[in-house]
Amino acid sequence: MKIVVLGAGSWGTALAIGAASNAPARHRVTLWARDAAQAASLQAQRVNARYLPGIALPDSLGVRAGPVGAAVAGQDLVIIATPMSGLRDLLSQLKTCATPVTWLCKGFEAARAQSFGLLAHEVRAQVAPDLIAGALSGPSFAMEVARGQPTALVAASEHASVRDALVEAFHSSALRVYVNEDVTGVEVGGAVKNVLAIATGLCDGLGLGLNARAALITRGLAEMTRLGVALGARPDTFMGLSGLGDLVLTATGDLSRNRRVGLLLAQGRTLKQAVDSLGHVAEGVYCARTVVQRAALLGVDMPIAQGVVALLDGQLKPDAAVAALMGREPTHEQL
Ligand SMILES: NC(=O)c1ccc[n+]([C@@H]2O[C@H](COP(=O)([O-])OP(=O)(O)OC[C@H]3O[C@@H](n4cnc5c(N)ncnc54)[C@H](O)[C@@H]3O)[C@@H](O)[C@H]2O)c1
Ligand SMILES: O=P(O)(O)OC[C@H](O)CO
Repeated sequence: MKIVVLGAGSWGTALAIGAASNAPARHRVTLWARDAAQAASLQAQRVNARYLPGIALPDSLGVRAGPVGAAVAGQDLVIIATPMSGLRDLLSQLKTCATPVTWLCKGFEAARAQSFGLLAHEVRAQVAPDLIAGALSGPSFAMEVARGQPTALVAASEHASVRDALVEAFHSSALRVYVNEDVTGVEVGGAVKNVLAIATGLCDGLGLGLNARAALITRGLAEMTRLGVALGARPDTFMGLSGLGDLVLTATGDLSRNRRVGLLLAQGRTLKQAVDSLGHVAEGVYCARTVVQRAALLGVDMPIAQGVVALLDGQLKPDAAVAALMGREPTHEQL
């Protein structure tokens, strides 16, 4: 296959490396960067020093910049590898594209005038309704994928052609790709786990213990499921890779940028200090408020996500947020 990956951050670069080098397929892959200087540096050094240090780009991996239209021409699959903040712009440039398109971003878009924050497929419905598209998600740290360590992903789309293209593109000796038609469920899992990982990072940074972390993950899964079902998702999706799987990975794995934000806040850093020190996107910081707003509009209770928002907004200190969660009325465990 001919595959173009739009966005040369850590995840786009890792997946481009995987598709170009994993047996058996070894596809013809091009990594597109919006910045011509970054593309030139990738080409010259054959390593993405800022986003994926120490990992060589395979010789067969092409690198380019320039107009998006030229980059996607003649390709069999287009992968959008930007954060949520870049999705709308790229989708609008791709709206007449006949090739299957897939986004990797996990979050809700920031609220815009006259619209609350949207999931990726909702953005697509607004700006590129005719696109044949879907999402690729699941528990996957870029560095592990770039090193060829075994990873399982979920290809989610209502279009069989997109699901099939993603399996053909990425299913390999190192990547196992499952398919799912529940795009809403897969996207809600990928977005909400980032918010919950901030909470578990904070919990661990404060030394609250393993019992507390297990409770946060389990009750966080309940919150995620409630919101997803209210948005039309299937409940069983949240027991899969893009739900429970990605929540466990991100909430407990120190490679997670979202978890690191929580750990840094627990050390007394400000949110700005925490975000600046990452140098990479931590989507949970940007979508936590939207998660809570959309839950409120639907009458869905999300106390952990609300606590994260109160912390990020500086309305609560960590100990007060913990006290607020522990002080809630006793309730039934059912979702
Ligand atoms: N890194 C991971 O392990 C990982 C794994 C799975 C999913 N994701 C998700 O993938 C998305 C991208 O994450 P990342 O880790 O690659 O981020 P990153 O911070 O490492 O890199 C983001 C890249 O996108 C580029 N970019 C930003 N806005 C753009 C725009 N408008 N047009 C073109 N390029 C733009 C940046 O220049 C940068 O190269 C996020 O939503 C993240 O949640 C990341
Ligand atoms: O580093 P994070 O927190 O953005 O998480 C990366 C991936 O989404 C894990 O699946």
